[in-house]
Amino acid sequence: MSTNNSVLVLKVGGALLQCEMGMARLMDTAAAMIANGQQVLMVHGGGCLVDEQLAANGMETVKLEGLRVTPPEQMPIIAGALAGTSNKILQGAATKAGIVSVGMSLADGNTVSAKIKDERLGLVGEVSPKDATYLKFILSQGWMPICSSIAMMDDGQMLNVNADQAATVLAKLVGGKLVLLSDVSGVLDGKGQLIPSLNGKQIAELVKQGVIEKGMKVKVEAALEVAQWMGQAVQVASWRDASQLVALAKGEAVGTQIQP
Ligand SMILES: Nc1ncnc2c1ncn2[C@@H]1O[C@H](COP(=O)(O)OP(=O)(O)O)[C@@H](O)[C@H]1O
Ligand SMILES: CC(=O)N[C@@H](CCC(=O)OP(=O)(O)O)C(=O)O
Repeated sequence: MSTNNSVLVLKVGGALLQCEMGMARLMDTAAAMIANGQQVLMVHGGGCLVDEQLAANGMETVKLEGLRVTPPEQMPIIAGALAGTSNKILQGAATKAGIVSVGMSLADGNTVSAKIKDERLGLVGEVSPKDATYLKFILSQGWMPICSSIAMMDDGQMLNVNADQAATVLAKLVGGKLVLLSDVSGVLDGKGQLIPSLNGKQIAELVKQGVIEKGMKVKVEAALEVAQWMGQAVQVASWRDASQLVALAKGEAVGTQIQP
């Protein structure tokens, strides 16, 4: 494993796309980091946009432990919402902030390999790192890749990948530092208070108690995997909190530190 802290992998959840001010603040932060020589790779979700698009097309949303069950007939709408609308909304915000970006998906540039994760989930993908050439080229230009979580199998079948898991694999591929930004300030305890630091044992206990569930369960488990792989903490924080973004830009710890 190689650790190259010059790449920051910033994953943003879908709720950001519905908050123009949040997007502007985040992109300004990213622009300042890039101007400072920091390479930034953005990975995004768009789960709420997918929910909306499915509903508008008379289709149901079914989730199993935080992952969307993806029947083949939903795939065109899901790919359109994630690789299309969500990706381009973010690219628009990046452009406005003066960032040169490259909109892409996990299917581009031989970046990952993908297979079906679990037959019960339909066309949900599990990805593993493959080739960093394409990403490294974009980053070396001072450009920011904006990557959606749509992947493709060798036979051309599109797959829907959870965006936290997509970010995990890209962080491993580039040996980067991972920050997962959501609409909550970090992992919260049963009373809604921010937990500053968590290790694997504490995570397992909170999951067992039902305090960490759904999308947050997927997120902390993805974070833990990268923390253990890198031997350094992964941050779960909020794009909503301007002070967290300022701290992030300074390289300070924000939100919840998921410890190896
Ligand atoms: N212990 C917890 N702390 C914080 N959020 C939690 C917790 N357990 C479940 N959640 C839920 O997880 C959500 C974040 O996961 P998710 O919706 O997948 O975010 P994103 O779309 O940003 O990836 C929170 O908005 C909250 O509803
Ligand atoms: C398999 C699976 O669950 N895919 C996710 C991909 C988007 C995502 O993860 O979006 P957020 O980061 O906004 O949650 C989905 O379809 O919602």
